[in-house]
Amino acid sequence: MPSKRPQSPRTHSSTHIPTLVNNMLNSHAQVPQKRERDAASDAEQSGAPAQKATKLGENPDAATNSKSTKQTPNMPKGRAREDSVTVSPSLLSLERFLHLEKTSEDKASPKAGAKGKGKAEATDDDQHDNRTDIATKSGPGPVPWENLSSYKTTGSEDSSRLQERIGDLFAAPDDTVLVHACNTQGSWGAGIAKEFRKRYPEAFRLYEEHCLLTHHPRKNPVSTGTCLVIPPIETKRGARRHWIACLFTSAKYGGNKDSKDTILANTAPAFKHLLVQLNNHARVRSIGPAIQEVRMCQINSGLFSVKWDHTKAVLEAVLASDTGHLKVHVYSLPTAPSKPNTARKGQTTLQSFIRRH
Ligand SMILES: Nc1ncnc2c1ncn2[C@@H]1O[C@H](COP(=O)(O)OP(=O)(O)OC[C@H]2O[C@H](OP(=O)(O)O)[C@H](O)[C@@H]2O)[C@@H](O)[C@H]1O
Repeated sequence: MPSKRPQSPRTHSSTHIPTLVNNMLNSHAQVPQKRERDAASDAEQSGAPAQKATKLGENPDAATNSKSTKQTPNMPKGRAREDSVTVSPSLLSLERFLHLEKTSEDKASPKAGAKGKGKAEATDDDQHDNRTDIATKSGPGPVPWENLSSYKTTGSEDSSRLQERIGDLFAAPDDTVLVHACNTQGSWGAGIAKEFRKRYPEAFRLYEEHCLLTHHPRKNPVSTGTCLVIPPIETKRGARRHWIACLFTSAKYGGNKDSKDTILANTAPAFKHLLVQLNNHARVRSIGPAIQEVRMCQINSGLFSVKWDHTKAVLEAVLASDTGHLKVHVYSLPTAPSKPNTARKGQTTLQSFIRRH
């Protein structure tokens, strides 16, 4: 039986959304930034991340040591030489970040049981305990999102860094980052996440490892408000060279998902964390070709039940405070055009359809 979720201990009283979002970003997203900096300076010192990449990718050439020039697993051969991919500093810094995150969290909590422990162990009671833990480490707490309508970004649609398109998220060219919202439990079990799992099994394996092995869903969960960026690693023939970005906007899923306010509060730092990593990649560009496009679905708006307009306002506020230049294209599937309702008062559309035929 789902446990009653505790209320988040903190609330915001301010009504100025841009300021609120900035406060959220400043208070919550600096840790990843610092980790990124540390990661960059420490990247040369550790061979572990490259080994990990080797283990995850089926192509042993995908990552060997940080000094050699290699081809990413699904990169066409000619292209590999042309781009002269130096192995993994970006992946290294990502993995290094993950390692640092784990190390700092390990200090605060008992060491996570690694292999052999997984989501099957998380009972409802465990989940309840876990949720309480997570509430204290999540984003800065609920925000009065009903005031979001008072916040409008400046600039035309064309100059906005967040642009909405109709179409399939997955029909994206190589070197596109596909962004979606995730839980921290290692599950891509429904909605668009399930589709990601089907199309990007290697990326799923990395996400799962991040949630279940590097972290532990109960004892040492992934922090909400962070983002896992997975470089193109699919080895399947014909696979697109897509990056996958997992925004951890809710600790759990289904009936135990976070409240809408908490999901929104987590979205800002998670998205900021994504931009930090992508900007860093654009600057250092040490793992293959430049990222051409960032695409996301209308995150949080399906199974997480958050109104898209609310999430969009958060994303725009984050972009407004970001110094990078990447644009984000939000793709949504076309909806079937609705026919005008010709039914008479008191008559259902089905009834009128039956009469007509
Ligand atoms: N091909 C396509 N192109 C473009 N847009 C597409 C599309 N296919 C679907 N969409 C739309 O993409 C939006 C998000 O839709 P979703 O409901 O999946 O995601 P969400 O962000 O609300 O929630 C995340 C949790 O849902 C999952 O399932 P579990 O909770 O694990 O069971 C995960 O694991 C997470 O935890 C909706 O607007 C869909 O119409």
